[in-house]
Amino acid sequence: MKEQKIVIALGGNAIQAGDGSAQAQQKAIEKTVSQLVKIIKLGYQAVITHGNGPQVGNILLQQIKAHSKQTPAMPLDTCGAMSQGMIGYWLEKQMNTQLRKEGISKEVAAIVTQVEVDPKDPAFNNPTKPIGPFYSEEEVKKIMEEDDEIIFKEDAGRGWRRVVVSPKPINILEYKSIKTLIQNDYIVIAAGGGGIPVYRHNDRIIGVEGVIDKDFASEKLAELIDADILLILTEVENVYIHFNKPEQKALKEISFREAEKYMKQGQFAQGSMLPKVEAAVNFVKSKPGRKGVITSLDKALDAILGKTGTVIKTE
Ligand SMILES: Nc1ncnc2c1ncn2[C@@H]1O[C@H](COP(=O)(O)OP(=O)(O)O)[C@@H](O)[C@H]1O
Ligand SMILES: NC(=O)OP(=O)(O)O
Repeated sequence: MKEQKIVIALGGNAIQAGDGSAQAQQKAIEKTVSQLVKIIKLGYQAVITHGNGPQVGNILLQQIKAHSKQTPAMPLDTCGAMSQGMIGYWLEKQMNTQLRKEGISKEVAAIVTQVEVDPKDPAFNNPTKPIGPFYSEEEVKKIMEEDDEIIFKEDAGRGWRRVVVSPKPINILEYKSIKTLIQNDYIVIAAGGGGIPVYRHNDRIIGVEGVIDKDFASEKLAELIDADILLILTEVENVYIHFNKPEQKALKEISFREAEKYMKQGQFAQGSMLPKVEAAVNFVKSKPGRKGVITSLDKALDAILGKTGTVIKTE
């Protein structure tokens, strides 16, 4: 039987941990990779994508703080590329170690990925994507007094974070290279941090100072490489309706139409669960037989085996 292709999108808790040091994040990645290897052992061809919100925000801050004539600050698109390189390196290192331990001889490659956006996307007028650390309201006021171009928003009761524009992905420039690597049995790490946003102007490709939502970019990539499954790993085992209310109910196996009905009812929070469900629905709608699965990192294998998680299907 032909190997099934799976795009696995890693959420914040798969990488960001503890004090955010390289050591703490790599420890989290070690655990994450042990879950990924279990799926690869089942015989899936895996493409790994990941978020970068905390990391790209921190890299940007480091640029601003260290800015001088000798050490000029890099813009956000370049910070996005740095975050892809950093997380891609950590994932490659762990993958290589753990695959060898399991006697799997597959090669791993992380691809610096540019994702095309529409320069007329209305998202350019409204920054929504939270990046970097959390601040108190007082800290935010102080920062804004010094630089009124930086925008902050309150993030789901957890504190204030800088927000940047987040246009929708329309194409992935490296998807043919990614396909070629998959055909040659590579495990590919791509579209990290939603990919580096770029747009075309005449014959040029121009970087955009924004951060694409990794769930939408993962969906676009899954479509372009003709994947069978889009697996979105986050903190919760299931998607719920009436989330955090006494009548909360876990969604198990549902059709994309049912998911769309709940989306319309406003059951999923914007900026957290809604993009995941939307990405899964769009993937399932793009071709009959495709499956979108949303679950927690530690339940990834069980969800693939049909034992848990929220599975969105055609019917
Ligand atoms: N209806 C819902 N069902 C499940 N989780 C929800 C729902 N609405 C909001 N959430 C929240 O969304 C979070 C996942 O989003 P987020 O933390 O942004 O994802 P990521 O893992 O990509 O960083 C969950 O941990 C949960 O707290
Ligand atoms: N780029 C992106 O969506 O990152 P997070 O998942 O970390 O927010």
